[in-house]
Amino acid sequence: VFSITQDALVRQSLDLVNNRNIANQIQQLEDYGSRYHTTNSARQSVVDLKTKWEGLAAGRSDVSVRIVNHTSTNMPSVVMTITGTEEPDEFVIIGGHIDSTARGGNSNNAPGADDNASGIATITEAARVLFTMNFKPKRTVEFMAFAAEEVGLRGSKEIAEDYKRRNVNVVSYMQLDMTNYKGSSNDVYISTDSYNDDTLNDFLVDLMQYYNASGTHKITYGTSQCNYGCSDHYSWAQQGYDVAFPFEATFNQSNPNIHTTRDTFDRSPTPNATHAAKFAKLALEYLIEISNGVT
Ligand SMILES: N[C@H](Cc1ccc(I)cc1)C(=O)NO
Ligand SMILES: [Zn+2]
Ligand SMILES: [Zn+2]
Repeated sequence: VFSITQDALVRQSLDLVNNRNIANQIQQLEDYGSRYHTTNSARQSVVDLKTKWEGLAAGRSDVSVRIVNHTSTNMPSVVMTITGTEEPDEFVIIGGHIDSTARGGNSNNAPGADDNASGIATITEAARVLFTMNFKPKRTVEFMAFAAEEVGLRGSKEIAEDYKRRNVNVVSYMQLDMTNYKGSSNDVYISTDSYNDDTLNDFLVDLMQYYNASGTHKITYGTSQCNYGCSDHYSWAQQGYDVAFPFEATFNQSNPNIHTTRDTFDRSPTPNATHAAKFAKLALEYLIEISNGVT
């Protein structure tokens, strides 16, 4: 069962989150013009993210970054692994999709700022903070940026199936897909669809009550349901792993611009990615507590 044991490290990490980094990366990803899975710019965005993640991990011999090629799409995914010091065969994973789409098959104008540059920028900032702290997890931690989510969760489906086939012990999986559009009264909405794990969801609530009840790092929360396999965490749930999906708003108040040419950073009501920064903090609490709270 999950417990809160890493106060000092978590509180240090929360102070290091910088929303400006997230904002800059959302804009960078939007600037590819399209990350639709059939485009060269989508492939380029994945290769560039690998380079960026390698730069963050510079000097860390316990870190590796790999491109994962797929059969169901020409777009690759990218995975960064921080090998655990004590339980390296136990994996704590966080991910999101890096592809974008725009209705009407406008595959050359799919900015995808909120869906899902925001999620990729959020997990990248969490990684940057961990490396700044020289954090060395007891369990293995992985960051994943998936291809082709918008056309049927294809990248995450292939990777989750491979992990199951290899009997990888995934302790938990967290999805970040759309983190920067504050459409509802609370900040974070925990998805309570049946395929999400209640114990993991309860732990996320415990984390926010313990670390984010008030002050600079305050995060308010609610629950929401998408009522279908609405993002990559579903691929992991289908393999029997425990998953959670903290989301930007309630289903009917989420970003109305997604899947259109209007999904741009300048249309976000939260300038400077202050909404996404809250998800980076929750991500750090999740990663540090579960990867280091080994009993
Ligand atoms: N369907 C998802 C967006 C999405 C996810 C969850 C909820 I609640 C509402 C909307 C998507 O487009 N992912 O790329
Ligand atoms: Zn989408
Ligand atoms: Zn998405």
